[in-house]
Amino acid sequence: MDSDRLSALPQAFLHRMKDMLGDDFEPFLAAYEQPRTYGLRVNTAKISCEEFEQIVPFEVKKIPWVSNGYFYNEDVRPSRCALYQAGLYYLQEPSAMTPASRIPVEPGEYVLDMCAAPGGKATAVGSALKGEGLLVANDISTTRARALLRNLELFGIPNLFVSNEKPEKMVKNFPEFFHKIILDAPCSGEGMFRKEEALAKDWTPEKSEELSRIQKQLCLNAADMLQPGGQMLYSTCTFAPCEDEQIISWLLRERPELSLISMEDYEGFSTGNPEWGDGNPQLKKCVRIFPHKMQGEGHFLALLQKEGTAGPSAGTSKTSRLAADVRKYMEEFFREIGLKTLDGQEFDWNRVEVRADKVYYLPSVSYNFRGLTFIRNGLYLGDLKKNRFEPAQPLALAFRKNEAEAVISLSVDDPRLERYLKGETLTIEPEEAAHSKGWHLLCVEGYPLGFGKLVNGTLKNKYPAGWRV
Ligand SMILES: C[S@@+](CC[C@H](N)C(=O)[O-])C[C@H]1O[C@@H](n2cnc3c(N)ncnc32)[C@H](O)[C@@H]1O
Repeated sequence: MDSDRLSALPQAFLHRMKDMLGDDFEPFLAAYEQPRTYGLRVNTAKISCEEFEQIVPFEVKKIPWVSNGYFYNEDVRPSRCALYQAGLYYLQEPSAMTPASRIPVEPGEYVLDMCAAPGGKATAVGSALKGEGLLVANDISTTRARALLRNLELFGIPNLFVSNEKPEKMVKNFPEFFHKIILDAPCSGEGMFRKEEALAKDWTPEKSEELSRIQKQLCLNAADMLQPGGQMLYSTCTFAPCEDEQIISWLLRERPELSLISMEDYEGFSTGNPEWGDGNPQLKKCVRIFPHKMQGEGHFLALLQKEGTAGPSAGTSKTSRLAADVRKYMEEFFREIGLKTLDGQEFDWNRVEVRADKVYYLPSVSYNFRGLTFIRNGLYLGDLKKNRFEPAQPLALAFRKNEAEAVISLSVDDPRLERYLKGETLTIEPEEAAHSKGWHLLCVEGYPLGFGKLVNGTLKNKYPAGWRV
């Protein structure tokens, strides 16, 4: 047995787990002998799993309980692969993929991820929206919210509002607004002790109690922002009942219009335990993930539905008229790049908004964000410079395969990709480029990575400094 790992586990935690698990305690401990697993989740808004399997240059194996999840080996560095920089997958511990995979999100819905950074669940539900409806992704930490925005941009999610707010403040702006809400709560992280030993060192039972007070407040906020008929998914990566079943049983008492509903099952899942809550038999519909029962770290999930049926949707957003010269500069650029569609849809000029010479593409939905601190409203398209439009990196990543005509596509093993991602200029043969000069989208296997400008067989690199690897 890995005695280092075991000795890092707090005694009070082990005693409580022994009480909880009984005969299962020994197999649970034995799981600490096993190495952790590594996973990636395919961005199905950009690429199908079948095509991903054909082009991925390292070994992957399907995760049996997440339709677009794959295991990869510890010695692979998937973040160094250009497919990652094209936003084709997100690196995520396999169990952590489960919550977003168990809340059904349809294109056009309004979805909130309340504690979203760095984006493990928000990228998944944002991708499921397929550019329609609205994703509000929030995190209370400013630095973490910035990392969240970066991941959502990498995934090419255009219909987003990224805020940096206390959820209790958001309730006033979004009363009973969302069809789906993810509340992946801050928790004591007991389920991650195998993955991150530092978490075990900081653990105390008192912290769990304190977190449970925060979790209850967050649950009430989520319930009050949920539409009648809407669904919310509560998840933690801890085993502590006071952060899991006890939160849900408390919420069911506080908000009787909510009830637990079943999730798509998997043979490795365990049910929630009513005795760890208030005895409510509904708690069996919760899911627990234990590392000795399946190949992942510890998690808890509860899917709840609010009674009633949804009202009419909020309607479409109205923007101010776009200045004629701005439209002209943008059209010039779109003509040069050969824009066909953006994220699967016709480009809609009514959604373009200019703020301080920055151009954004707003979600098509209207919503009230007055008074909220936010770091992004819509897709950042580019900047207005003197008499021209300069495209931004998130625009490049919002293009799907074949949506622009002026492309240079290199194969995943082409060494020029690494040089492009470092900001270097590239030599391009005439037959590799769509046009002899001008703006091009540089792609890996057809999937956009970023912009460049072709001049006499040299691609001037427009991959922004802040994105380089
Ligand atoms: C478990 S992590 C979220 C992980 C994220 N859902 C993912 O899958 O990548 C919890 C997050 O909650 C944020 N947080 C903590 N307290 C919060 C609060 N009161 N309101 C909103 N976010 C909060 C933390 O900054 C942290 O990013």
